Amino acid sequence: MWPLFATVATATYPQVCSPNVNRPNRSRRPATKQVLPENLTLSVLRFSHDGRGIAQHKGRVVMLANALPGEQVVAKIEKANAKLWQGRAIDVETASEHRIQPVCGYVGRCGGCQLQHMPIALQHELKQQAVADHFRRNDLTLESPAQSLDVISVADFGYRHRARLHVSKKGALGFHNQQGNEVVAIDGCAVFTEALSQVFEQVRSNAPLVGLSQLEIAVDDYSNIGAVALKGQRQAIDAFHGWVAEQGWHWQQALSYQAGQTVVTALPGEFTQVNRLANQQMQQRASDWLALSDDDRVLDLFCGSGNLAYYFQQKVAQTLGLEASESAIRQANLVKKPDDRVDFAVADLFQADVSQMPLVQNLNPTVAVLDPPRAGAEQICATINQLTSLNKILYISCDPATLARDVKLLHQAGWHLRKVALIDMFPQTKHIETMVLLAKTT
Ligand SMILES: C[S@@+](CC[C@H](N)C(=O)[O-])C[C@H]1O[C@@H](n2cnc3c(N)ncnc32)[C@H](O)[C@@H]1O
Repeated sequence: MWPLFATVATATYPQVCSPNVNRPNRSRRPATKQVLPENLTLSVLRFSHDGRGIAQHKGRVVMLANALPGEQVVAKIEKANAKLWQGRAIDVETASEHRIQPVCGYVGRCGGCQLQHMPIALQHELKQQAVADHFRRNDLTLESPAQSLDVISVADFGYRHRARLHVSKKGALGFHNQQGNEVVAIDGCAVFTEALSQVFEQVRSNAPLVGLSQLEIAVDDYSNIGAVALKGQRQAIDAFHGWVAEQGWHWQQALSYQAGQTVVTALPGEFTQVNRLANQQMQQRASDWLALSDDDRVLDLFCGSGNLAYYFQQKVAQTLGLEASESAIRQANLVKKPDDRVDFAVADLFQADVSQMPLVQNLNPTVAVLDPPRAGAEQICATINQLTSLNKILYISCDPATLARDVKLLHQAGWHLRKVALIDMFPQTKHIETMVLLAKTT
């Protein structure tokens, strides 16, 4: 058994992909230079939910990257307030038996991977326990031990087909550092697929990058290459896209991805599941759990460009996908064939009362699929019982804290938690993807 988690609620999850997150007001006080403590030797007591080690120093909680429970480390403190210090282990005096050598030489500087110093089995256990802990805090339990939290895992490295990268002022390509305030130039990344690594190398070595600050590269399921500049000076963006077009790559044309028997499309820079193999496993497991029949009518909320809606539509009577991105809905509609039993519409699901939408009322869904951004789907869960024919809910989440909050709401509304799985969509990183199945109490 691995060391237990902290019971202090210190870990928070950034809510970056929601357009609707309430951000705290930034203080207008002038910045005072923070005086940070000297390096300290500390004993690491347990894990936080994001895989950092937790130590104590004179009554303060100290959260440390690159530190495992049971270790004695030299800690550099990088952020400090009265109750909480945060930093990293810069030297390990007594190593845990579980510590491994990271594969990548940028670990510690690059902000991409936080967990490379631990084996994948420990990463899974850490994430399982984080989910279980959020559920426990919300008084949620599975109904039988057989419904334990299993792990859908595919490849530990080389899994990412799409990456959003930063560009330094001098035109070096890389990821942000752990603090998010500097670009760490890299010459490769261990979590990229082979094909994405080749694209990365070509962009890094040959593309005009000075004047850009952010770009995205991707390789789709049919080996088409996408590259799009997301932020930077106008001239630099145009020059980059000119170069991309010369390579015969896509920046305005859509990329193609398999979703069951349909090829769905997404423009470069738009949301697609980054781990294609894990996505396939997720689609398959979701379909097995839902045991869909041709009596079912599926409401796919936060549907993107149809990754799940198209996967399910052939098994059921009708599917409706709702999503805020007009562009994603345009792409979803573009690939629709005359005999497809699926419709799509644009909807801001943080604002709309789904149950009052005529399209939803006409569908009269029996199954709801929710795959929201990190902010979760609180309002939908609070009103979902107005969809009176619903009997199953599949909820896919990238934040176990909002998932547990929403499942608690559903539980209070008479829904029972039937299955939970961790989908290891982002190995080596702190990110946690979870899928749950709920059924209505009869
Ligand atoms: C985790 S992705 C899931 C996409 C899709 N289910 C898939 O598998 O590709 C979350 C989706 O929620 C969408 N989204 C974000 N905020 C939204 C909102 N307020 N209303 C509706 N959709 C939203 C995003 O555009 C994104 O496509």
